[in-house]
Amino acid sequence: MKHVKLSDDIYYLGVNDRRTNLFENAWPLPNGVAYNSYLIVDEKVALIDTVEYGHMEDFLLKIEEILGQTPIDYLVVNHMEPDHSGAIKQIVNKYPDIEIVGNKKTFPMLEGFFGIEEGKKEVAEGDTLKLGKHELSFYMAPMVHWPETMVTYESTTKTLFSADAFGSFGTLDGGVFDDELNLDFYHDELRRYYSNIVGKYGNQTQKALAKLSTLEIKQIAATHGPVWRCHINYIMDKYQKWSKYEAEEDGVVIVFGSMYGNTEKMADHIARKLSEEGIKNIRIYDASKTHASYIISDIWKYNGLIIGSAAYNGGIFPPVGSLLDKLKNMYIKNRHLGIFGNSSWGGGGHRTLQKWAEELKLEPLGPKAEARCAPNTDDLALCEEIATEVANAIKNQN
Ligand SMILES: Cc1cc2nc3c(=O)[nH]c(=O)nc-3n(C[C@H](O)[C@H](O)[C@H](O)COP(=O)(O)O)c2cc1C
Repeated sequence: MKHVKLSDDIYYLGVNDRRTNLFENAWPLPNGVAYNSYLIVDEKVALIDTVEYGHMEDFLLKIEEILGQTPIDYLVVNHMEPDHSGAIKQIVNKYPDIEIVGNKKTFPMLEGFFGIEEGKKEVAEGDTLKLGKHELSFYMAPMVHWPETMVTYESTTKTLFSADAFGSFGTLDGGVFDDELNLDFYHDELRRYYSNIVGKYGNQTQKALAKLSTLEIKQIAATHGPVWRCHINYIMDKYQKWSKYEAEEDGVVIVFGSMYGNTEKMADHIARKLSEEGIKNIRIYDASKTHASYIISDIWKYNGLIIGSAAYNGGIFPPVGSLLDKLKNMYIKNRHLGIFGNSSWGGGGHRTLQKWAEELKLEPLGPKAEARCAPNTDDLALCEEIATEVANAIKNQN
């Protein structure tokens, strides 16, 4: 097996997972995912994070191929989520003298998940650890993506081991570095990863980015996806934008929830009017059909959002309700919003949408459009007004 290196002494130790269907048992993985770990071989040997439990055998074998009988001195735990901490126990069993480097929030989780209480080396903001010619320093990045998350900077090669930050869904099929891969494949998966996994923590991501801006970074080695060395500005810019809830492009995501097609008709009507108004990026999603992670990723991409739902048992159609809950949990903002609904008696869909928008301090544009049963010409005219107002808001923004 060839070993991939980030520098003379830093090895890439990632594994590809093409088998798991759902990341965190929640997010589809049609393109798989990579769990990345790294090994620094110096006077002292340091392992940065591990991999998911199911891939441990391969992982341990790779380490043995590189180190032979040389022990590992330090295991740096940037993030305790089990897709990265899954092999800690086996590493500790194999290298009993290893010191586990973490911060004060790491160790209760280490004990909680694995019952490990010994061999801890606690570090705090800015602390350093000399390995020989390589020196590591540690920076806390709470909630990017768990409270104990930290990042580790290696000063000789100026490599940032960034935990989940800058990570992506998608396996690494041959290429490992950004310049070895066709990044077109990763654009959407990077955004889908950020928006769904880290998206709720925009403020905390902003704080972490401010901290990182003081470091000279030549490589970013995340725990998922490509290692960044040629497109660092690209990925930093994306993270700046996404964590500020700024859209990437003009465009409108229309999401609808419909049992019998009447609400869908309203969605199509809105889309046509948007197109007549000159909006080119229009994506219509049926909330019952497309997994929310793809819809959310596109909501992060475009600056217009129009949501419509049929009424259902006094409330909103459940697949739309589930999406609204997720977006609320992520504090979605900075979108030109339109809402519409459909009902046959006391309503519920439109009402829920209105309340949701109020709670998020998003102001729906245009008139109230809530059809009774099949939308009539008046209902469709109201839908057109919503489309025009959203389109104008987008055009006026530029
Ligand atoms: C299970 C079920 C529950 C419903 N609950 C309500 C309701 O609480 N209030 C209401 O006004 N209409 C309710 N409706 C009616 C639909 O919202 C209404 O017929 C609407 O036009 C359906 O739009 P669609 O064709 O897009 O599915 C319900 C329909 C179904 C099938």
